[in-house]
Amino acid sequence: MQLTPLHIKGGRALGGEITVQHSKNAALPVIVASLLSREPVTLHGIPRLSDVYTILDLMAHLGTQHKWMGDNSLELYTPEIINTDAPYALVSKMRASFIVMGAILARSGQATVSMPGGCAWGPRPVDQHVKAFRALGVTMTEDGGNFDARREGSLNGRFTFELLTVGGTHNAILAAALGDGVVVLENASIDTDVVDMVEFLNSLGADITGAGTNTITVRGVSALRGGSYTVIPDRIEAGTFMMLAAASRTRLRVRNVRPDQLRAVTAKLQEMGVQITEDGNTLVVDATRETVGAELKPVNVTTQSYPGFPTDLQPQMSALLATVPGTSVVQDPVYPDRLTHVAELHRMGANITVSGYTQVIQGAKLHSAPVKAADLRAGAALFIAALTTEGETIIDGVQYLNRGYERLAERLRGIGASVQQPDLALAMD
Ligand SMILES: CC(=O)N[C@H]1[C@@H](OP(=O)(O)OP(=O)(O)OC[C@H]2O[C@@H](n3ccc(=O)[nH]c3=O)[C@H](O)[C@@H]2O)O[C@H](CO)[C@@H](O)[C@@H]1O
Ligand SMILES: C=C(OP(=O)(O)O)C(=O)O
Repeated sequence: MQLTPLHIKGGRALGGEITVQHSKNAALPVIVASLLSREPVTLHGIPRLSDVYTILDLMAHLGTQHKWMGDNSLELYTPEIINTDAPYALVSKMRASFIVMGAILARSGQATVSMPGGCAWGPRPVDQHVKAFRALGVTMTEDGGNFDARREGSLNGRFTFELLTVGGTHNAILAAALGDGVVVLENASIDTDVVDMVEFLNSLGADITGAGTNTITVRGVSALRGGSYTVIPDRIEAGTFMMLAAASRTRLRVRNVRPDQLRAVTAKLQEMGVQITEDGNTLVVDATRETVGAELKPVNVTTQSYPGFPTDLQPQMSALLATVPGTSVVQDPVYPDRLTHVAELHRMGANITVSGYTQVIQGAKLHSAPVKAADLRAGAALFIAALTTEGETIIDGVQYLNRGYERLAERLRGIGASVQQPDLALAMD
């Protein structure tokens, strides 16, 4: 969908409080995991995002009926899987949808899912998902851009991931959760989004232990019951707003956060001189000149899987550091090509030199310019940068922001920003 660009007038004093949505990247696997139950499931804390609508379209094809119960609660009911395929038109919109393979396989014994392909910043391989399935007894074939997965009986055995993969861990857990086998996953992701999906599945009667450690054991059960579950707050959105506070040298109360899930981000901002205090599930982020002094300090940042500094906050951190005097170095080995924000930040006066996955950033005063987001977090980097400038920045590519930030324009206006974009109200259903 082509949306009208976002118009941001920077330079206004921001402040006050902003409430973080619940997590996109935890909600999507929890929604998919509901496929494992034949009974109704009610989920709370589901952000109204285009990615959520995309996964619901895909699940409607598979046989899920859904009903919104108020703004952020969703009832899902999949009495039968009516199709066992996930076609390209739906999977290509969102790579995260590849994890439906595990869920369809668990319920139906066979699944055909289109290969997810690349994205704006480069390849997003699924070789570990495929290796895990094969090691656990699934027959995998590849034909015409599709993967076909078939199992005789239940998944069984042990698989050691060659690298930490969030989606690969989700997929293998989903595939093994029903039946009478026992699956042990080693070098599994300890990401918050894996833990959230496992807690949800266990609340429906699954038998999964070790989530949050590198060894996860999944004992199949014959069926899952219905139930209700609330998804965790969005740590990536929280981090985005923390970086916005720092870049605009303001004080923000960022509400609905899990401070324990943001330690790497908090530590890096504190190293820059930002004062961060915890108040229950609120973080008070103070980067005002009275508190911090004239300038923030440059830092070096390297992304890692959780609990390290997240790749999903790398573009936003780069935008922040582009405003901080001195030399900072940002490296993203998790997604070495995740650099679509750089050329756009150059248009706003940023001084960033790229070599491989390393950005060397010399702080500068940014100015407004017409820019274009080519992916979600690049869009976030651009709105952070725009809010630090004096003029009006027009950001195109708003459909990417709609993937990850609910009612963004309205919430930014709530902290004093001048943001115009009717399409970001997301009046979808
Ligand atoms: C919807 C969702 O939750 N997306 C998040 C999820 O994506 P996603 O689950 O796709 O990311 P992974 O954790 O799988 O990827 C981590 C690394 O492993 C590599 N890899 C992954 C799978 C595989 O089979 N082979 C392989 O080589 C990837 O290229 C990447 O370098 O985690 C990423 C890393 O935290 C985040 O940036 C995404 O926002
Ligand atoms: C990259 C992201 O999502 P996805 O994995 O769905 O592309 C993200 O949330 O920043």
